[in-house]
Amino acid sequence: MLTVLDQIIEGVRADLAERRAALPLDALRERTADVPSPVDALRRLRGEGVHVIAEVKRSSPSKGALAAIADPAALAADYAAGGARVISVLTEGRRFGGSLADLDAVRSRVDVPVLRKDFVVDPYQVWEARAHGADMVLLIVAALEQEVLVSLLERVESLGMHALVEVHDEAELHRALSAGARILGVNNRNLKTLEVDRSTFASLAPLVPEGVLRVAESGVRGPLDVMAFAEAGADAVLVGEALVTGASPREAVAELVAAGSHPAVHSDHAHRTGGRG
Ligand SMILES: O=C(O)c1ccccc1NCC(=O)[C@H](O)[C@H](O)COP(=O)(O)O
Repeated sequence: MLTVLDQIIEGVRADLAERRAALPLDALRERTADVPSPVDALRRLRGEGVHVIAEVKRSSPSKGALAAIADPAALAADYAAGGARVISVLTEGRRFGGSLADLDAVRSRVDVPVLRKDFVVDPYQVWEARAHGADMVLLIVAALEQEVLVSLLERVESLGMHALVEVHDEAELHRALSAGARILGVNNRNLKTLEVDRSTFASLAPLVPEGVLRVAESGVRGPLDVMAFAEAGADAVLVGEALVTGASPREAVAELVAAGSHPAVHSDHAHRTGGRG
């Protein structure tokens, strides 16, 4: 039986084939020549406290429709004004209602690093991310054979971008580290069952070596969750639903940023991370 992740990837591959037929790889690669160089997202995610990666997310397999988001650029600008360090843009269309046009719109409005959040299974999608101005690309270990993960990570970095390499269990964590991940995302959501277990991050964070950034993804409801993930060793949190469903995305981000820079987080974080900032 196909898992939710398998079903998503089936659709991604079909849509990818259509885009590649319309724009062959050689033509796509030429377009990257006119795109400004990436911002160093890794450097922006280091430093004191816990940073916020704010996501443009219209819908999802687990919750269905979340928010219309008629103007993703305006939402991203609100996120950045609230203190988000990175903007994550879901570009998968069938289940998340995203698109590369969303990535273009966000890129045109904000100066902070932009993450292409999709189900990347082919180098063509990495070239797409660069051609549309992304600074970071998500690589989901559960969706990739090891040699493909290694190859895609090399391609992301060869184009000057950084990869958020996402895991959900210890075996995937070791695969990510073996591939050379420098920004490690632990998704508290099981992408195959859609269950969210917020203890997932705390169980895996101690296994991440010094020098590799730790991102807690999914399940952040508010400031208390940010402080809990900070206590568990997070350098950043990635948040979608709680921000797009709130009355004021800018204020919601600012609340999470404040929690991540709380003095208790500051001192404890610096102590635990050996001032990795
Ligand atoms: O969000 C889902 O339902 C989902 C289902 C299957 C694969 C991926 C999915 N989400 C992608 C994400 O990882 C989240 O959008 C991101 O971590 C933010 O999570 P949240 O703050 O819980 O919206």
